[in-house]
Amino acid sequence: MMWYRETPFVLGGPQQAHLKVRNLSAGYGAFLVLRNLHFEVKPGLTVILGPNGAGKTTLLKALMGLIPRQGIVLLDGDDLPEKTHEIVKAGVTLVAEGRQLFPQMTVLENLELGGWLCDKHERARRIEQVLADFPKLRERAHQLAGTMSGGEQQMVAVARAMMSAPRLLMLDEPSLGLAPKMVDELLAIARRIADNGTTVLMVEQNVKKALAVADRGYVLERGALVASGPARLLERSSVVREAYLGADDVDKTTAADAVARRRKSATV
Ligand SMILES: Nc1ncnc2c1ncn2[C@@H]1O[C@H](COP(=O)(O)OP(=O)(O)OP(=O)(O)O)[C@@H](O)[C@H]1O
Repeated sequence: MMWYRETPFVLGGPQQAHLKVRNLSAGYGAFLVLRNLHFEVKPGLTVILGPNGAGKTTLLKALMGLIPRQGIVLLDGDDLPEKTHEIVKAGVTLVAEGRQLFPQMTVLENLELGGWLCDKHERARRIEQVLADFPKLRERAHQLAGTMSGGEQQMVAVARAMMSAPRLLMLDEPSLGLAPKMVDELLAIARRIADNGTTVLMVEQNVKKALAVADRGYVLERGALVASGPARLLERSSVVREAYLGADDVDKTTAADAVARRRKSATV
């Protein structure tokens, strides 16, 4: 059985979010990580690539209101609120790195928490929809989340995020630490979610696989965007080819490998 049902799913909606970002700066206290970023997240699937420490997680945290930000962020033309719960209400949800499930709670209980903003009836309706969209989770509904495999937990984390019926879903390295088959399933799910009407912004280290499912991409290095464009063109661009896709086995190439290689070649 697939993790995600074949027929179109119900959550998400026809109203796809469009995010416009101008002069975004963010960091930790006096340590500025992101400096004056300009980018756009259009309906579909956008991926942000970049090496460890480039600021990818910081970028998602800033958009989610988890750290202060400066600059202009417009969601469908309106200012994105600054407080996290208002950002969720505006239709934006983040699946953080490390999934952050409640391990001592069941799958069902974790899903219920994803619907904290809606009333009991709406929550029950969304649970039904999510379980229809992720049929394998129905079988696991009463399993403690902490007893599931990493890949299964990531599915729960994505399903829980869908409980808020987001218009913009942000995923922070969803494939981290997963077996190749599970990586393929997860990226296919991200693609399906985008196809079904929820805009997706995804940070990924798995460059080749991420570009294969994405519509557009950006490359972030040391807090600055150094390349952008349609995924197909980005894959062929010299920045990405030289930095990220130069290894013998490109499927295994991660941004970390790429930077190590880049540094090595820079010192030769
Ligand atoms: N809570 C924090 N306090 C201070 N500095 C931080 C904090 N979190 C991250 N940083 C720093 O901000 C920079 C960017 O980190 P960030 O986690 O955004 O990078 P990343 O591109 O997501 O990398 P990774 O792929 O390793 O997750 C790094 O130099 C990191 O050390």
